[in-house]
Amino acid sequence: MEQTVNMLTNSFMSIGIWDILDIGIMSVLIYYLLKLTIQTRAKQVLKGLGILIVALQLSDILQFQTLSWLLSYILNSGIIIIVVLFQPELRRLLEQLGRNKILQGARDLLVADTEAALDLTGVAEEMARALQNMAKTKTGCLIVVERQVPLNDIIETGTRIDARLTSQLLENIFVVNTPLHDGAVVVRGGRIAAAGCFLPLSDSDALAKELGTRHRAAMGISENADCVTFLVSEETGVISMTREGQMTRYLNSKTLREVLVGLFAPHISKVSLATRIRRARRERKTH
Ligand SMILES: Nc1ncnc2c1ncn2[C@@H]1O[C@H](COP(=O)(O)OP(=O)(O)OP(=O)(O)O)[C@@H](O)[C@H]1O
Repeated sequence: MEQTVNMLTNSFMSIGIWDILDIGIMSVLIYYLLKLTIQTRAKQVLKGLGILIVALQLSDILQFQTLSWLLSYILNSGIIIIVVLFQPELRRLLEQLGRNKILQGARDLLVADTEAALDLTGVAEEMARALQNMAKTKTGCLIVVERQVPLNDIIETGTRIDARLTSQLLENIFVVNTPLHDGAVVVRGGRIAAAGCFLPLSDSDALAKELGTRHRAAMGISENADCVTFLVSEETGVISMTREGQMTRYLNSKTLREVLVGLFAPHISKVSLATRIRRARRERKTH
């Protein structure tokens, strides 16, 4: 036991910078090889090779000599088989290497990530704009932003939309006397998933008496899931938000924007969503 521990410690101690580089380069190569195989028919070939290796091990254990000889013969010529079978993929890989496409691929990934973050910040801005515009015109609205807990059962009570979230579309949905204005909009992954959805009503005593069913519905869903819900009161134009069974009212434009950016693009927001909501609550108390 002690010997094994010593051996392992010695092995780790002898790892140098070149070994780390070597492992790094191999990992990148394997990653791209796997990526390439996933996109192509080579996936099946790899599976086949895997089965052959397992079969060889089994036939060795069971001492099937002829089968073992045949399988090891096939596998020993493995590199030639791989070159022949993967020829188109290998050619593509070498072409990409030649054109520096691999490095470009990594850059594209980074750019795509940044674009996605900017896109979600855009969603936050659009939603903030819509809520402020509806507050100005005292257009009642109710918007639920789904988080970890899926809201499929809520979405099913309404009309599926699955559209890019823009302030115009949101404002349009809540125009009085239009078919979808009654009920709630559900936002999933920065898109409008559905409108006209029915939310469970809260029976909490904590809600102010003057608040009606729109506010009760916003509270109800926040007691049942981890979503964040925003609403504008048709009577007062006040923007409120519910989360985890708590309501925060009188959100001003700055706080609203901050909360929404924290909600949609938390990785580019320096302050956590919880902190933003706490700030909003403090502001509300001093209101
Ligand atoms: N369970 C529910 N699920 C989704 N939306 C609901 C639900 N109950 C009511 N609403 C929405 O709330 C609207 C009625 O709001 P009501 O005036 O009763 O509430 P309120 O809290 O006083 O809001 P407001 O301040 O806007 O008047 C309905 O027309 C409907 O759009």
